Amino acid sequence: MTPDGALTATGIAKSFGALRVLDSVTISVARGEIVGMLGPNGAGKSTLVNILGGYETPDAGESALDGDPLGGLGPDRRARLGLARTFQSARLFPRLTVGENTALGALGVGASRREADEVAARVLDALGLADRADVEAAGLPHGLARLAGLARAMAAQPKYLVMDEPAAGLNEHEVPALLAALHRIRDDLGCGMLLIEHNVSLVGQVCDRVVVLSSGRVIFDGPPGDATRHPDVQAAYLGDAALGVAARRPDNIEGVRR
Ligand SMILES: Nc1ncnc2c1ncn2[C@@H]1O[C@H](COP(=O)(O)OP(=O)(O)OP(=O)(O)O)[C@@H](O)[C@H]1O
Repeated sequence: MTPDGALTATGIAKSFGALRVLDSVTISVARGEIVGMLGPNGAGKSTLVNILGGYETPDAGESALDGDPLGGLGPDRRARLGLARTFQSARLFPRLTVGENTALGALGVGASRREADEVAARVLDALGLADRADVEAAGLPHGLARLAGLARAMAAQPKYLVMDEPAAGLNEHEVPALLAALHRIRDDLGCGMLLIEHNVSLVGQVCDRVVVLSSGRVIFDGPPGDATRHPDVQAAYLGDAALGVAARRPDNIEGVRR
């Protein structure tokens, strides 16, 4: 897969009142690349992803998709340009079937009903969910609901997919299915992916590159294997541990100590 474009955020700054949450952050995700975003709690990860998705407006800086500026565009316009977003909860319509929820992803970017049904069938097949197509979303176990949320995002056939903690709440048996699905999506669509993830070992398994944010700044951008050895990353996570935050997220601190 030849990357022929990139999703970029350049010099992004954002404050909430007196709190400076992002301070001149620059990141990029190439087509076909899976980038993980790590960082202690409160580092600014969700805010950056919300800005990329058009859910928040930056105070300064620019985002662009394959060179097209995204400034001023809301989530729907960005989706039509090829930017899909998943959230920590799957946000499925509980009374619609998995197939109908998936088709909504395609309808949302302008597909006809027939096209949307065709795309949904292909996507569900690719993610191993074809046998659930007629099941009401309300009846899905958590892991399958997450996969169905990914299916809906994939049905929009995005150029870039931005995900907020896709593995949150999954058990050890569900995580491999998610990893396989992410690789499948990348291989099928050739899309770039940016995923916020606290689980360092999962980032190492799925990501080509990792960006670490701390206190609203990029403190590392490089191969996953090097991130946890970087002194700035170790210092950021130890500061987090000192506040007692990492204790709730054992993968954080295990990862940096390895
Ligand atoms: N809408 C808002 N209004 C005020 N403060 C906010 C708002 N959104 C986020 N913040 C604050 O901005 C800081 C960064 O939050 P953000 O959610 O981006 O961090 P994060 O790295 O995603 O953290 P976590 O890993 O805990 O989800 C936090 O101190 C948070 O309380």
